[in-house]
Amino acid sequence: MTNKFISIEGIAKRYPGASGATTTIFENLWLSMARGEFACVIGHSGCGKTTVLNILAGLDAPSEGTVIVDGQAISGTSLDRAVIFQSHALLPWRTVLGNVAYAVSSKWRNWDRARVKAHAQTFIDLVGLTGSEHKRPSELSGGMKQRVGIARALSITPKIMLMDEPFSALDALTRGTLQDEVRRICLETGQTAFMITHDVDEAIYLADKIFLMTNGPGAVLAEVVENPLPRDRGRTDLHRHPLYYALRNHIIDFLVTRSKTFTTEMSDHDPRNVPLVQIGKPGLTIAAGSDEPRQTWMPGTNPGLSA
Ligand SMILES: Nc1ncnc2c1ncn2[C@@H]1O[C@H](COP(=O)(O)OP(=O)(O)OP(=O)(O)O)[C@@H](O)[C@H]1O
Repeated sequence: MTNKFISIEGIAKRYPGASGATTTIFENLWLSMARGEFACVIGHSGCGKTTVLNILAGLDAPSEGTVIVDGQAISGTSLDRAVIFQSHALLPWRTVLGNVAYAVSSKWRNWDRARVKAHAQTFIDLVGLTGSEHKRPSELSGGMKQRVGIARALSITPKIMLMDEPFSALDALTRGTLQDEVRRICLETGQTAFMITHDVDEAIYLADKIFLMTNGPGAVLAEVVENPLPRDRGRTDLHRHPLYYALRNHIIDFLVTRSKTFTTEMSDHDPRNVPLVQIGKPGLTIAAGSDEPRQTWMPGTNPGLSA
């Protein structure tokens, strides 16, 4: 039996470069997620995070490889996979209600207006925009616009939420509030979420798993870091967890140093058996081609860090 809900299988992305050369952004990338899991992807600018997300969304096609979702190879976009962008992407001529209702009626084409409206209203309430239904995007703050984007994505009850730095343009207070909401909603609804972020603390707060990518071009998925913090973690006491600093240091160390040197130092890196780092436990690799992690040595890292 497989518990892989999302399975990225050997994808590559290449672009034609100058004078007939080809630029390989990444190749032979394998990655999987279980249903209901929340994963964050971290890596430096240009390593291909958005490209991976766009391929998962069906907005872009890989040069090689396949993406399997719920047992089926994807082809093109689907209302089962909703995307939340950094830049809201709202319809400016529609109200809050109109933007959300448009998505709802795209999914359930035979619903009457009252049913569409009631369904849209549920999600507007969920993201705390009750009372702003009739405002247009130009009348909303950045945080409110982002809430509309979240309500719109959730309203179509997608199987997967794909988020590309959804909070990076927001002030710290709004970002915190929306992180809390997204986390609560994902836990309550059992959403599977794939989020790109540059914010290590955001990843630690939200993710069950953190995918670490090396620098591009020729980026690789270097490690899958399991979050040792309990699922019912609270924002204010994250740092009190005995493994918090070990986890944070591991990610920062990767970003500052190992993301640049990983591919040369790790000549035996197997993209189908990417190391699974369990902070506080011995090293494992997770085989992208199977479901069972394998015990192995973790060169160059300190996954066995204890409290
Ligand atoms: N249409 C294109 N033609 C050529 N190169 C492209 C094209 N689209 C993206 N790239 C290149 O692919 C690489 C990966 O881009 P991508 O946006 O996926 O990176 P990213 O990791 O999400 O970066 P950031 O964190 O800055 O958003 C970049 O070097 C980018 O220049």
